[in-house]
Amino acid sequence: MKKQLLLDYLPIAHELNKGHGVLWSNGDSWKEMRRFALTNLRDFGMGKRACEDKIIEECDYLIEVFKKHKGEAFDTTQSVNYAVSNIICSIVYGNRFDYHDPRFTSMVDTTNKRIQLSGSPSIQMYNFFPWIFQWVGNRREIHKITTFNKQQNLELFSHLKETLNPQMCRGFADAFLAKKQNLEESEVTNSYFHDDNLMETVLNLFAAGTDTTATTLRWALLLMAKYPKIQDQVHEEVNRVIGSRQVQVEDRRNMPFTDAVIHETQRLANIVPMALPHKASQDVTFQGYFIKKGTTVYPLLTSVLYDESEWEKPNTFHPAHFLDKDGKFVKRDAFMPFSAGRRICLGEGLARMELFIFFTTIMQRFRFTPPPGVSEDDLDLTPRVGFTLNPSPHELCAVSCE
Ligand code: HEM
Repeated sequence: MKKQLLLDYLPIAHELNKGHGVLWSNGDSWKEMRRFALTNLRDFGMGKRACEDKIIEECDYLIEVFKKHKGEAFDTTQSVNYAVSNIICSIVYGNRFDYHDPRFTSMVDTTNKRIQLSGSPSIQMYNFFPWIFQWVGNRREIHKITTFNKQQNLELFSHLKETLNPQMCRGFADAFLAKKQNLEESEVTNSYFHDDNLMETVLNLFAAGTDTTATTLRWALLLMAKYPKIQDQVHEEVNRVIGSRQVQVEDRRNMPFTDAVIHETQRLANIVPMALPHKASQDVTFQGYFIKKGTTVYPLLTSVLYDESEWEKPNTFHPAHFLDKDGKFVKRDAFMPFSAGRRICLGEGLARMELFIFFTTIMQRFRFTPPPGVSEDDLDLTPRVGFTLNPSPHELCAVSCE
C-alpha cells in the first residue's frame, strides 16, 4: 500500500477530459488551477468558521424538507444533493440557491446524471478503447448534458461579470474573473486564466463537491436504518455531548463513536472505487511489475479500503475499525477514500466538515427506519453502477426525535 504512494500520477485524456480545469488536466495548467482553487476556496471559507456557518444554515433548510414528510417514507436523493450542492455553490458563485429554483435543481440533477452515465459499462469501454466505442449512445447523452451545464454556467458568469467588483469578490468565480481582468490589463497573453479554464474548473468543483459528499451522507442514513443498534449508539453520544444545542466542528473530538461511524461509512461505501485515471509520469517498478512512463494507471481504492490484511472485517459495517479498546478514535493508514499523493482530493477538508455537521445535525433531529413492511434485513446495500457508487434506489422514514 505504501509503495503505491511513490507513484507520481498524472491524469490521462478521458471521455470527460477537455484538458482544462483542475480535475481533468495536467502539467502547468493543472498546477496553476489547483493552487488558485485551493487558495481561493480557503479564502471563501473552506475549512473555516465561515464555512461551518454556511453548513449549519443549510442544515436548517434540509431539516425542514425532512420534517415535511412527517415520518413517511421518502427518497433522500434530491434534498440531500441540493443541500450539499449549496455549500460548494456558496463558495464558487457566492450564493446558495432555493431548492425550488429550476436553474439550480436542473444543474444538480443533470450533473448527477452525467456522473452516473460516465461510470456506465459502455463509457468505461470507450475510455479503454476509444477508437472502437466512439459511437456509444451514452457519450452523446453526456455531451448533451455537458453542453446544457455549460450554457447554464455561461448565464451565471455573465451576471457575475456584470456585477463584478474586484475589491469585493463574492466567491471563487469572481476571484478568477478579477485575476483574468488584472492579467489582461497588464497585457499578459499566455496565462491559464482564460474562459475555458474558468468553465472547466467551476464544472469540476460543482460536480466533485456535490455528488461525492451527498452520496456518502445518503449511505450513512441508509446504514443507520439498517443497523439500528449502531444508530442508538450515535443518538446516545449526540444527546450526551451536544444535547439540543447547535453542533460545532469542535464537537468531533468529543464524539469518537460518531466520527468512527462516518469513517466506516466512507470506507465501506467506497464511493470512488477507481479514483481518477492517471498516467505514470516516469518508468517505475511496482510490486515486481514494470510500468512504463505514460502508461494509464487506475489506482483501485477498493484494494486498500477492503484490504483483508488491514481491516478485521473488510466486508462488514464495523465502526470499531476506528476505535481502540477504550472507545477512543484511531486513525488508520488504509483509510484512503480521498486517494493519496499529489492529486489527493482537493476538497477533503471541506467534505469532512460537511459530513460531520450534516450527519450529526440530522441525527440530533431524526431516527431513520425502513419504510413500513420493509425489514432492516431487506435494506439492500448493493451499490448502483456509476462513476461514483451510490446506494440503489430506496426510501427511508425520518422520524422526528423532538
Ligand atoms: C466524501 C467526499 C469526497 C470524496 C470521497 C472525494 C474523493 C476524491 C477522489 C478519490 C479524488 C481523486 C484523487 C486522485 O486523482 O487520485 C478526488 C479528486 C478531487 N476532488 Fe474530491 N472527494 C470528495 C469531496 C470533494 C469536495 C467537497 C470537493 C470540492 C471542493 C472535491 C474536489 C475534488 C477535486 C477538484 C479533485 C481533483 C484534484 C486534482 O486532480 O488535483 N472533492 N476526490
